[in-house]
Amino acid sequence: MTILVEQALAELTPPQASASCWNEGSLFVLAGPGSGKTRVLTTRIAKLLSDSPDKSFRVLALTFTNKAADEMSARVSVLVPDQERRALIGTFHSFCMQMLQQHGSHIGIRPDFAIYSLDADRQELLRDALKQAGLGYGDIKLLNIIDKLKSRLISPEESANSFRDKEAGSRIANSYRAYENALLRANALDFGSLISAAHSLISNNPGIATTYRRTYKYWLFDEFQDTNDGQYRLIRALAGDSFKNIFAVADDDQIIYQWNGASYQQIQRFRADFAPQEIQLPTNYRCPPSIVMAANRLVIHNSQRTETKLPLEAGKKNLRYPDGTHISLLRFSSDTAEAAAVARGIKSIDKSLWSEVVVLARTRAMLERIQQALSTAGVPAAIAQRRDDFRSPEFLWLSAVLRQTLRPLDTRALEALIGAFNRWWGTELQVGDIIAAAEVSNRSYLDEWAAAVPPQIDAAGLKLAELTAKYGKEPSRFRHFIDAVIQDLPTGDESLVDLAEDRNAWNDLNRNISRAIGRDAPLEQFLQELSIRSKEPPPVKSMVALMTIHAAKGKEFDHVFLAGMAESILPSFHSVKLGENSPEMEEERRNCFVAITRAKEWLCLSYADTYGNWGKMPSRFLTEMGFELPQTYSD
Ligand SMILES: Nc1ncnc2c1ncn2[C@@H]1O[C@H](COP(=O)(O)OP(=O)(O)OP(=O)(O)O)[C@@H](O)[C@H]1O
Repeated sequence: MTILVEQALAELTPPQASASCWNEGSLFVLAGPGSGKTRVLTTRIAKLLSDSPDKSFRVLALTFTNKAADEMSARVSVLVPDQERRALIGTFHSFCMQMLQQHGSHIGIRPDFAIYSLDADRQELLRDALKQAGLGYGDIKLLNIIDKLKSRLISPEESANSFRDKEAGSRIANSYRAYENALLRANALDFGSLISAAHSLISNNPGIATTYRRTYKYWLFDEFQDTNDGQYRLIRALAGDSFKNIFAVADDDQIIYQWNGASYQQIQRFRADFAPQEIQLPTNYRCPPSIVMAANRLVIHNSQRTETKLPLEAGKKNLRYPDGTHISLLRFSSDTAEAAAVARGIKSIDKSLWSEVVVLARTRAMLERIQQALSTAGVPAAIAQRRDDFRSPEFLWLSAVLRQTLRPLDTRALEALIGAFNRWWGTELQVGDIIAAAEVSNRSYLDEWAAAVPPQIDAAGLKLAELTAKYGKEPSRFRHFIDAVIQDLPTGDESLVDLAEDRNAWNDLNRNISRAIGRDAPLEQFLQELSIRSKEPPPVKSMVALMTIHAAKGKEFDHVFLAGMAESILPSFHSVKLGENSPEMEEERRNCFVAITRAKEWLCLSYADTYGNWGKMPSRFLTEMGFELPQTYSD
């Protein structure tokens, strides 16, 4: 073992260390919030690799967000710099993407497949597919239904039987089939089909699963509670009947993706299928004791959890604030008063600490109201949210040109390219004209577009057209093209907010993609990685973050404001309607549990008597956590 790994192990507590030193066989680590799951996982990966420097086996570690995977990989590369290449650390989707790049041809998927990550593109594909198949397009929710079916690995052929209404079932099955055929014709996959295609590949080619088991001797899963049915069945199919070296870390009190198929059942299935040993990590090193106590009181009201689960223990030392001051509960007369007070509260915190402050709420609408109040108070704040695409015409154009370079006949990429360029340079080029001209001249769409850029536009715009014509025929030199474009983009103009954000996002993406696939990877792989990653810029210092609870999962902040602690908000209207004993109410309770356990130093809970002029009762979770409700307003 190297000194760095020894040091990392020495920093762990005995239960954390015994999880990290786990060797063969399956282990289930049931760990509460702030219990050091990330440290345990990264130390275990590093230890497995550093203990076997002359071995060739690899380690597979999957988590749910690219950000978490990037952080884990960065940490592993510090601990075992010369062994890092033996670890595949990624998301379920990136792992399946790599599997399909290598073996997809067995099921008719070429390795340069496109990934449709934008709903707008998928809707368009669906609409075209239905038109071609002579099917009507009436149901706006059709894509959602298809996604749900795919997440349960239900094929178009099997799907009709999933509906009680036979006529609706057969209509949906036909539409689903048309959509899948259209994806196949375009050699494209959407997020759902990354998992379902990987599952079908493994199921139909058991030899591939055997190769994976031989190559990847140890598998680790972070946030295992978030796996849905399809993902679990993929793991099951990959493991076969004999593979047991699975190390799953989970918290059944942090399942907040029930709507996406995550469920306590997946944990139970894992226990039944792999008979793992279990280790619990109940000590919370993140939150002050009063928050830990509130979290314990809250979550015992749920029944869908491990019966023998130990309550959280407070393990944090060095608290910044004195005992009895770590939680505030405030009541307001209206949502407007609540938003204004949150903004005032944040303004009173030293500016240098704003990047350590977060405002959490159950809904985006509430965050928007508070963002408005913060802006009125002169506090810069941004709502953190996954971005499926860039926002500036510059980066929209760049990524569309890259797609067009790889797929010269892709009309969707051409539309995006022309739309972005027109917006950027004020030109009025038309997609139809370029396609028509290309049909006559036999030149590529890219060449035709570059030739059509009017000579009277700014010299910088013409230079882009020239660069495009030059590099468009050479996908292998795409890195040169990117560098040439980016170095000429304007900098320092504060009015170009989208461009500045996209540039930051691009730098981050470029670094992380290069780390994941190397700088020499071909354009198709670069674009696949780009498609599955969020284009959200990294957080800016001195800015307050606003997040939905879902977006805050896995994160921690010094100061947490949790607004909207009212019935029909948290818990949601839907769960209140379904009642106290519904799974939906349990999920809402877990949402509240996740939210409060993000706080490292201080938690401010608030509610108002009215939201949008509707009277609301204080959230039942406040009483469950043991708080006395304030009799007066803090307006
Ligand atoms: N043994 C330890 N001693 C002191 N601090 C620790 C220890 N282990 C973890 N921590 C700290 O506790 C905090 C939580 O750790 P981490 O982010 O790994 O939690 P987590 O288990 O992934 O939580 P969550 O489920 O909420 O995402 C971090 O600030 C980390 O540095």
